[in-house]
Formats: sequence, C-alpha cells, structure tokens
Amino acid sequence: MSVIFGRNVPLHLHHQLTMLTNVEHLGIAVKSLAASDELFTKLFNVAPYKHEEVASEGVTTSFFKINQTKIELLEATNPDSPIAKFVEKKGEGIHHIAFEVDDILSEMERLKNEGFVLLNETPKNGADNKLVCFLHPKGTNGVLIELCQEKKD
Ligand SMILES: CC[C@H](C(=O)O)C(=O)SCCNC(=O)CCNC(=O)[C@H](O)C(C)(C)COP(=O)(O)OP(=O)(O)OC[C@H]1O[C@@H](n2cnc3c(N)ncnc32)[C@H](O)[C@@H]1OP(=O)(O)O
Ligand SMILES: [Co+2]
Repeated sequence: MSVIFGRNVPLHLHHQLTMLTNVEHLGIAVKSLAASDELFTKLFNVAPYKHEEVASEGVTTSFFKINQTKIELLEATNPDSPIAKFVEKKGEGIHHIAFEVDDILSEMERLKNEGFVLLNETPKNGADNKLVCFLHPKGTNGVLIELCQEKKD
C-alpha cells in the first residue's frame, strides 16, 4: 500500500513535485537600464517585453524573451539596493540565476532541510507576477540562486 504524503501524492513520487524545473531567467545587474536596453535590443534583435519596478527590492527591471530564454536586466533605484552594492563591488554582470518551482513553500522547506541558507524566510513578491526566494551565494558556490513560483490567481 503506497504511503500517502501531502496533496495525496505517494511518498515515492513526492520528491518529483519539489524540485527546481527550468531556468526561469538570468538576472544581469546594469548601471543604466536605458543604455542596456539599447545594447541588448541590438544583441537579441528583439525589444524588451516589459519594464517593471520592484520597490521592495530597490530595483527597476527590463525583461527580454528569446524563445524560452528570459533575461532580466536590473538597475538599482536606491543606494541600499542589492544591485547598487553588487555593481559598486563587482561592476555590471550576471547577478543571479532564477529557477522555476511548482511549489515554492515545499521547495524552501526542502532546501532549508538540505542546509541551504534562505535569504527570506517566507516567499516575497518578485517581478513578472512571481513569488520568489533567494539562497545565499555562499552556500551555492558563489552563485546567487532565485526560486520563482508563478502567482496563482
Ligand atoms: C525580486 C525582483 C527580481 C525578480 O527576479 O523578481 C529580482 O531578481 S531582484 C534581485 C535583487 N535582489 C536580491 O539580490 C535579493 C537577494 N540578495 C541579497 O540578499 C544580498 O544581495 C546578498 C545577501 C546576496 C549579499 O548582500 P550583502 O549585504 O551581504 O552584500 P555583500 O557585498 O557584503 O555580499 C556578501 C558576499 O556575497 C557576495 N555576493 C553578493 N551578491 C552576490 C551575487 N549576486 N552573486 C554572487 N555573490 C554575491 C559578495 O561578493 C560577498 O562575498 P565576499 O566573498 O565577502 O566578497
Ligand atoms: Co530575478
């Protein structure tokens, strides 16, 4: 008899529900969204599909989509923004990799139990209609990882 574990999923299948699926986007820290919009529009030969400010993160973003690949450009909107500190310390460049998850709460629980350091204890509002959580780069070989779950209406 299979053991039922949360959401009526047999235990041996449950791990398949809590995992990082696709790369949702690559985050690139930039000094000027206007200048980088122009540069990446030339590079991709496609214009950004949206601009969105996330005041809680102190960023304004620009999103490009090339087939299934999403690129998020991020400019700081205040000196305390993580992007401002990053650009000041490391210059412009790749800032984070975001992964899509089906169930961010279960995934945060799983990763916490695996010893990863969550930078926010509960999911927070991200851009592009997502709930997000970040893992400390010190625990992921120096790469800032973001988890993204599509907000359900
Ligand atoms: C949510 C909107 C949008 C979305 O997709 O929806 C976004 O993606 S918003 C993105 C901006 N928000 C965040 O990045 C939130 C998570 N980040 C943080 O909490 C901080 O930036 C943190 C904790 C990663 C670093 O902050 P801290 O104040 O500790 O800055 P330090 O410069 O002291 O960094 C400590 C240590 O970490 C290294 N570091 C910092 N940022 C990164 C990074 N992006 N990738 C890799 N490593 C990073 C930094 O170099 C320091 O290492 P050290 O060896 O001591 O130099
Ligand atoms: Co992001």
